[in-house]
Amino acid sequence: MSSNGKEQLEALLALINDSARAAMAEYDKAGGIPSPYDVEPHPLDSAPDPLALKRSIRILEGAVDQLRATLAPPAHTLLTRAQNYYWACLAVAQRARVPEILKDHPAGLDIVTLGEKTRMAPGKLQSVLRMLAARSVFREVSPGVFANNRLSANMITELNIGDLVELYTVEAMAPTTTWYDSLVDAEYAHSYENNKSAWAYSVKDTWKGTGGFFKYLQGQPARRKVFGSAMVGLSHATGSLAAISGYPWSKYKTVADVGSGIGEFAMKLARDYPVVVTLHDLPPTIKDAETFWADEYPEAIESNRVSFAPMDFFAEPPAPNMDIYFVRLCVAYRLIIHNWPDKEATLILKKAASVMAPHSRIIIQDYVLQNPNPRRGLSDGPGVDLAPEPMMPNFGAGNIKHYAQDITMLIMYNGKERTLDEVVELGSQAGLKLDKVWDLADTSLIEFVLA
Ligand SMILES: C[S@@+](CC[C@H](N)C(=O)[O-])C[C@H]1O[C@@H](n2cnc3c(N)ncnc32)[C@H](O)[C@@H]1O
Repeated sequence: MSSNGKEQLEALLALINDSARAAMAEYDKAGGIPSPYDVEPHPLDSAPDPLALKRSIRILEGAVDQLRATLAPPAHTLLTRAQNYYWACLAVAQRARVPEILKDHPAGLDIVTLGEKTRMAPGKLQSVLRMLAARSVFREVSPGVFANNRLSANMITELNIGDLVELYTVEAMAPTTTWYDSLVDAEYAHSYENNKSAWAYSVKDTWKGTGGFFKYLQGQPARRKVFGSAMVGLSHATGSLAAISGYPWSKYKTVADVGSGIGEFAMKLARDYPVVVTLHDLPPTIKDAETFWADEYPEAIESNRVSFAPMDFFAEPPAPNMDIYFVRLCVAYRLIIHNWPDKEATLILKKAASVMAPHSRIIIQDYVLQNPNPRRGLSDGPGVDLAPEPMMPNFGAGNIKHYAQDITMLIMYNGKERTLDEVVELGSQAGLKLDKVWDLADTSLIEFVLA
C-alpha cells in the first residue's frame, strides 16, 4: 500500500478543481457557465474546435475516474462497470426518436403518451429513460414525466450526434455479444483479415456477401445513410474539425480526400479555404457524396471546386495532380487508416506515395494512442502531451475515447488505433517520413513527406 496515498489523492483533487475551473472559464467566455439543469444546447456545444475546453476535460475526466477507482470499494466499481447498460438505453431512446418527440414539449411528456408515440410498453420505456436520466441524459421532471435536457437536446441538432449514437450503439455493439467466441474460433481467432473481424463473425450466418463491414454497407442504403450522417457527428464529437483551423491549409491548393465518405470535411475545408478538392471513395458512397454536395454546396460543383472520383484505394492510386500549377498536392486521409490492419493500411499509403509530387504531403488524422506507462521526462513523440502527475501519463479515462475507438476498430474491421511509433513505421514501409505532428487534443494530424 502506498505510503503517500493521501498526498496523491490531494494532488488529484487539486487537478480536478483546477481543470473544472479552467473549463468553466471557457464556457464563461462563450456565453455563460452551464447549469446541470439546462435544457438547451450551449453555444460551445456546436463550436468546431473547443481545444482549450477539451484539454481541461481530458484532465478532469482522467483525475475523477482515478479518484473514484481509488476510493470506491472495488466490488462496487466492478459491478457498476459490468452492468453498463447505458449504451443499450441510449440505443433504445435514439431508435425510438425520444429526443425528437420531446422537442416540442419543454414541460415534458408522461410515460403513457411516450409509450403510445414509440409503440412501447410505458413501464419498459420508463426504466430505459430513468437509467439515462440518472446519468444526465433527459430529465424526469416529475415521477413518470420526462423532458429533454442539454444532453438529449444535443442528439437532435444538425451535428447528427443522434446518428453517431445509433451507429456506435447498433452496428458496433451488436458483435460484442459473440466477441469472445470469435476470439477463440479456429478460423477467426488469429486472422487480422478485414473479413475475419468480430463483426464478420457475428453476421456469418445471416449475411451472404463477402468482404468486411464496408462491403456490407455498400448494399445497405439505409444503414449507409446513418453511417454517412454519423461521420458528421464523429467529426464533431472527436473535435476533428479542429484540423480546419489547426493546419495551414492556405499554403495549399488541391486536396484529395481519400475515403472521403460524403465529403463533409472537404466541404468545410472548401468553404473556409480556396482549395480544390477531389473526393475518393467506393462508387455508391461517391454517389451519396454527389447528392450531398448538390444539396448543400452546389456552387462548389458549378465552379469545379470539387470532383467526385470513385475508386478502390487498394487497387488504384488517388488522382495524381495533373494541373501543373498546383505544385503542392495535399492528400488528406481522415479516420481511414485506423479502419485497416497494418498490411492494408500500408497498401493505402503506398498507392498515394506512388503519385506524390516532391512537395506533396500525406496527412493522417487519427487518435494517437499513448503508451500507458512511458518513462517520465520522455514524451511519446513530438507534439504528444503527457498528463500531469499523479495521473496516468496517458490521461487514463481522460483519453478513454482513444481506447474505446481502438476496440471499435478491432471489432468492426480487425483494425486498430496506433501509437505514433506504429504510424511512423507504417509510413516508412510506404516510403514516407514523418514531418510533423499536430496535437488537436482528441485527434492528431500526422504529416508525412516522401522519404
Ligand atoms: C470511417 S469512414 C471515414 C469517412 C471520412 N473520411 C470521414 O472522416 O468522415 C471510412 C470510409 O472509407 C471508405 N472505404 C472503405 N473501403 C474503401 C476502399 N476499398 N476504397 C475506397 N474507399 C473505401 C468507406 O466507404 C468510408 O466512406
